[in-house]
Amino acid sequence: MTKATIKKWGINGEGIAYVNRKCIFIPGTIPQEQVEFHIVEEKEKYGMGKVDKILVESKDRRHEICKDWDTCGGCSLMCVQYKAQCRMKEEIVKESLAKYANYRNKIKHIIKNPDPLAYRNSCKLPFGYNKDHKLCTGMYKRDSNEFVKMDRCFTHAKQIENVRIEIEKIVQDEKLYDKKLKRGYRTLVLKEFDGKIQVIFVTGNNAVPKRIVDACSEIENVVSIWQSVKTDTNVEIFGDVMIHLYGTKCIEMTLKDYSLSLLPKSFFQLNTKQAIQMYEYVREITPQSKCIVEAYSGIGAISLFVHDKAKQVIGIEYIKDAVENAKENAIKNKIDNVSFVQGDAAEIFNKMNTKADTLIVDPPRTGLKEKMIRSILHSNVKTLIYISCNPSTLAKDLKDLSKKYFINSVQPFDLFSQTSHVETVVLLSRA
Ligand SMILES: C[S@@+](CC[C@H](N)C(=O)[O-])C[C@H]1O[C@@H](n2cnc3c(N)ncnc32)[C@H](O)[C@@H]1O
Repeated sequence: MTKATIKKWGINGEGIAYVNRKCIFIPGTIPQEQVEFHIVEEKEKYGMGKVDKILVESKDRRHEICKDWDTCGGCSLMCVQYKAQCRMKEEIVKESLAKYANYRNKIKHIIKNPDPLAYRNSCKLPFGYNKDHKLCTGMYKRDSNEFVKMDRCFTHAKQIENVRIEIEKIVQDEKLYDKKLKRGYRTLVLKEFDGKIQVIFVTGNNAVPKRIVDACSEIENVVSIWQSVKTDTNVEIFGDVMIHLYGTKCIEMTLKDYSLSLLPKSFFQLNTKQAIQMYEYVREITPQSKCIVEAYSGIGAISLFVHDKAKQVIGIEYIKDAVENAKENAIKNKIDNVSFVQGDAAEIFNKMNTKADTLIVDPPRTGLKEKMIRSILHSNVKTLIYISCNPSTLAKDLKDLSKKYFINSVQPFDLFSQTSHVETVVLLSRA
């Protein structure tokens, strides 16, 4: 066992200690704490540690909220006071931009989450068996395949938790997915908007019995039920076959002045209130333009928010259902200068890069593809707004973009309270 003082935050919310000048990442620890730990993994340049005892606690530590946070691993900052979580996120963005993009100017203070608990509008939980061999939802222990039943999640919206617990009662005698038989229940996905819930059972080749659909449809606030048949092992949450079982196909949401629809496979930000704040901010910093392209546009929310900032707005998204939603959302909101194209953002933007004077990108965690960066560098885009949920890939992409673009402002948003994730909006101009 080794004793050390935690010096700073790591990018995934672990504390960092230095032993013989080697950086050791120790999850569940906070800067300034003195800890006893042992090494679980040793690499040439760094190590991973497991804390055995906190000898001196940080004043930023808290204990009272979730008893399962350490087992679950979903909320690595649940043990940290909310104010300190926000400071940590600001620090992470600042450090990433300094380290990879050589950007050392001020970043703006993070826009805090008004509801740091009960904010998640969706959940994707594996099914498993509880101690009495009844089907239930839960999680896998951090870094393991061991299933643990979930009693209560403090970050899920209240309606999600209510519906999840009711569904557990209804399906308790059903069978868990069996890889050989390719039958049974795999995952429960719930989405909540405006208090209404969409339920999606991810299963093998078995049907979801009518009595189960009927009972679920009776649960208060459930407006839509789907089944997704998935028998492969890829990382996608849903299989190719989607069966609509009850209620409306889409779930509806109101985002400020807009009404939007969402099919199960379409992406939407998991914190609705903060998404609205972020979209309003993006609108605020978007200049009046001839043509705005929004790459990675999902169901088109940002395109709708900025529609009056340009003659023409074009969204690019590769999920077919999301593009279908985006097109309908534009029609439903009577916005006729916005259109959506289905396909790979890099491929499509490459063909239209001379048209856009403003580009908004909101890529997945992996960041922009090389082809997309090349295409941006060869474009006529004067203003680039980069929305990112991963400070590392953001900073690396900004370094590549710095050949032609300089950073005007960096605004972090807390969309994922209790976790180390942080959303950042960067405004860039062509040099
Ligand atoms: C972080 S989400 C942003 C969605 C949207 N801007 C919003 O705020 O709801 C990223 C989106 O990019 C889409 N996507 C991922 N890779 C893509 C690609 N290569 N080309 C186009 N869209 C892609 C995903 O399906 C997802 O809808």
